[in-house]
Amino acid sequence: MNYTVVLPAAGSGKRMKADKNKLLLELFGKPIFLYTLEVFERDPNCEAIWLAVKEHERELIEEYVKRYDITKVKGYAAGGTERQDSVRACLEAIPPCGVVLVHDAARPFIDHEVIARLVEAAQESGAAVAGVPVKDTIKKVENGVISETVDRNQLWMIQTPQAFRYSLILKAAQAAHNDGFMGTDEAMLVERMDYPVAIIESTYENIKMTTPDDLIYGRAILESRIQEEQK
Ligand SMILES: Nc1ccn([C@@H]2O[C@H](COP(=O)(O)OP(=O)(O)OP(=O)(O)O)[C@@H](O)[C@H]2O)c(=O)n1
Ligand SMILES: C[C@](O)(CO)[C@H](O)COP(=O)(O)O
Repeated sequence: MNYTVVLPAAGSGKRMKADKNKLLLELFGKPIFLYTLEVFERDPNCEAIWLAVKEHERELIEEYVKRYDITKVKGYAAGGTERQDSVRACLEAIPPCGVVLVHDAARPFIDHEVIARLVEAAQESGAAVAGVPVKDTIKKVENGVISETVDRNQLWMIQTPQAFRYSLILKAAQAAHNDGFMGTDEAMLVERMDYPVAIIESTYENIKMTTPDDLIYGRAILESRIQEEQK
């Protein structure tokens, strides 16, 4: 099943504490977001890539897209104040399609096998997200004191990609905007419509490059993949 991918790439990267958009920081000489773009460029089921970018970064990003020969980038939308706004801008810009994936440009280590299972699940049920089971004990804290230990057997760390039937996620994104509802992922916008969202087990390598320590983990992931390829 073919799909279109929307990549929100218009954030400020505050938690990365860098002097520029964290997506432009390089791992082994290549900007983070190019690793993400290359995953979808190399996926035969990906028909089109759309990016939400800050206007003042668009020309630079277009130059990178050209230099790295990312041929599937079909368009750009102006990023918004919040991630949700950036995603909605892309959803409203892309031509109608069957299945659309929303994936953080800040998650460069997603793999094709997870994407394929996600797209298939979204084709069948209309909505599916990637995630991994929680590994740590999770507790609620109130006023600096533990108030509850949560049963982690039912807890997952939700990632992107998040895959949807296009008509469903467009309706959900526009309804949330009209209602002034702000979620932290697209699944929330569908959940609030009482629509079931499937979970697809992803990998723990699919980290979001958020804080400076993630650069360390990212380099280690790339090094392990290079060693694997050399075997
Ligand atoms: N207004 C925004 C905010 C975020 N993003 C994108 O959404 C993804 C996930 O967001 P996050 O990791 O939170 O990025 P930032 O918002 O840049 O990080 P921070 O919260 O540390 O500023 C990133 O690829 C980011 O570029 C976006 O397109 N538009
Ligand atoms: C969408 C997401 O990546 C799922 O885990 C996450 O909610 C994004 O959060 P952020 O604070 O906008 O990075």
